[in-house]
Amino acid sequence: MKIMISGGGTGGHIYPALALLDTLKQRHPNLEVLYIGTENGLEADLVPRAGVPFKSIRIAGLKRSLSLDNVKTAYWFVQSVLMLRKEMKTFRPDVVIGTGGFVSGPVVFTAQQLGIPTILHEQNSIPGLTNKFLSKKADRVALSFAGSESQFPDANVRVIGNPRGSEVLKTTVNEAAVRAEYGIDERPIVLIYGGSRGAEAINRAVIEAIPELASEPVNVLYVTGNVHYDNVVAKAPKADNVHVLPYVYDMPELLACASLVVSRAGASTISELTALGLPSILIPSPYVTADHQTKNASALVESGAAELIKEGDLTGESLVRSIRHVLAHHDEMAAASKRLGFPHAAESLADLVEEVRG
Ligand SMILES: CC(=O)N[C@H]1[C@@H](OP(=O)(O)OP(=O)(O)OC[C@H]2O[C@@H](n3ccc(=O)[nH]c3=O)[C@H](O)[C@@H]2O)O[C@H](CO)[C@@H](O)[C@@H]1O
Repeated sequence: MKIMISGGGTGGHIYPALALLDTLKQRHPNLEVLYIGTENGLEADLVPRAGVPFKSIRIAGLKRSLSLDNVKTAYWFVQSVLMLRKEMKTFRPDVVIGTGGFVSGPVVFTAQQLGIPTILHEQNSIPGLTNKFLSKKADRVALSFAGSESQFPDANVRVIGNPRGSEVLKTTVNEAAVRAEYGIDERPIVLIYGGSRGAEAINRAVIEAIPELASEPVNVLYVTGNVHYDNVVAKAPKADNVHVLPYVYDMPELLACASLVVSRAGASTISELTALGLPSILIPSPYVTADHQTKNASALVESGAAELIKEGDLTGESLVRSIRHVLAHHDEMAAASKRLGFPHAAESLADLVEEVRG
């Protein structure tokens, strides 16, 4: 089987694609894959690192307001389609899959023009522009959350969850080895990160909270995001139980050992938390389209799996208070989280690939 797949910009669009590829590879040991991304998205790092063949195109997102940049984007779109037509005629994929982010736009569009079966995976509870645009001609639209079905053509929509959730569930972890690797003792692990690219507001609050966290009975693994790391290290007070990291390539390993996660409410993160049954403190990014992270977080908050702190209310003090509160209610929150998971999402998405391949 031959698969062309595209999704990028941030980890939330890339990891679900990589998780699907893993499952397909188990089913089809001779699977051939070509991943299309951009040079400056996180995919240019993560995809080759995962051993998946990668080619880049030049494309940007459309601005929602009138802007000359949109003329440039339209030009790149046309150039990308021309290049992708050639690529697809040579590679001859059986199915083309888009996991979101603007880069997947020209890839899935070109496949639809050439009559190649296409599948979209939507991670968020409020669909992205690219997926809405592509859905009319897609053979299947796979959703991570129930609730946005009405925004897509009926017959082809399936609610299956997010493959990244099933992937973290499959990870086998030697917790003692992980603790030794990070130099941490047997106390519970609080894992803090601001999505795949880090978040300044979370970094500010954690730096403020460190003097208090230093005397809490926990280990804090705090991931700043690559671009923020040097700045955070320069400003953060030192504490023996707080370990500062720029980016974690093996997040499933850390998630499996954590007792509590503090993070943005990106869709792939939500799928990981609920697959593993982890309690969380979620600080939705207010800078995303249609405030979709607040909507992503809502089922967890309403069912008692997560506490929500609005970015405007986030301080070192509110963060420490919330960490204490969640750890005190850990077990019931963990059970509530687990009830929301889609443990078989990767298998379900792989089934859709088999279905449309014919
Ligand atoms: C600012 C922005 O546009 N955010 C969007 C982006 O988020 P973003 O990529 O930040 O968020 P997600 O939570 O969906 O995914 C992050 C992924 O990166 C992993 N990870 C994170 C940090 C790290 O050091 N190592 C690591 O592996 C996490 O485990 C997770 O699998 O895509 C998501 C999925 O469409 C959306 O819901 C978010 O709103």
